[in-house]
Amino acid sequence: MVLAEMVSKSFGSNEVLKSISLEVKRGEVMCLVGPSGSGKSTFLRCINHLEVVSAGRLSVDGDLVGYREANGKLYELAPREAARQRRDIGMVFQRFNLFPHMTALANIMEAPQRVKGLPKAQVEKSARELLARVGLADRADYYPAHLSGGQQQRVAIARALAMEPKLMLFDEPTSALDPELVGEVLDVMQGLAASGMTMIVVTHEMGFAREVADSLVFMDAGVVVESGHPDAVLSNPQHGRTQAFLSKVL
Ligand SMILES: Nc1ncnc2c1ncn2[C@@H]1O[C@H](COP(=O)(O)OP(=O)(O)OP(=O)(O)O)[C@@H](O)[C@H]1O
Repeated sequence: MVLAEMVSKSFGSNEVLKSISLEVKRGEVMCLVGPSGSGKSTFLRCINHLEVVSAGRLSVDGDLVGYREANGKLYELAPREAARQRRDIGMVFQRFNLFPHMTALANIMEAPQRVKGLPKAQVEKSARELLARVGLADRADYYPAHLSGGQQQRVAIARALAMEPKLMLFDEPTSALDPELVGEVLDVMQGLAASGMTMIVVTHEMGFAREVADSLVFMDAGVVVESGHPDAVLSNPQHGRTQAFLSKVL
């Protein structure tokens, strides 16, 4: 589903991703961990067409991200095509980024109505089902300011799901939450994984990685230092840099 082959990304002379190669198969969950500044968000942003890779090949479900190929050459994707591909990818951020002037229900309905132009009644029915799925059926008419951080993040997940994505990206989805609210968001994510969603999750929640992820990738300074099954990486890290990082978060 997501295939990165020798992907690099530079901002000016700062090479933030250095020849990243990895694969996430359909229905798999990959957790991406590493110190601040190691390039995790940049990698997600490349997948989600928010940045264009500087070198290498990145593809989602067979479509090259950032480029198209013709006559053996690569051409940058037209914005329209990039936008079309982006619709299949849901992204959840650390800060929930809900529209503050809209209710939970309206937040979820906004994109399907605006982008897909579906009839309101149909969109509302699906949005209410999604609210129920994230355990917030009774909060449809609440504005974000009247929801807890955990509830706002669950609405943000429902909002991303409303576009029926093939892939979900999570960038530290629980880092801004009070500790007692982390579990409710991780539970929703675990349910999503169990439903077969392909997910890449940047997180420091190693319990979630161990329980839910199919693979764990440790990145440092733009390089994949170590990757493998979460149990193996967490129980028996092979590299000093991984050991040093894990000793701080475990
Ligand atoms: N648009 C940009 N322009 C210039 N430099 C950038 C840009 N975006 C990211 N960087 C740099 O890329 C490096 C990696 O940042 P990135 O946010 O990807 O790391 P991260 O591992 O997600 O860190 P964190 O856990 O703190 O979010 C940092 O040095 C950052 O300053």
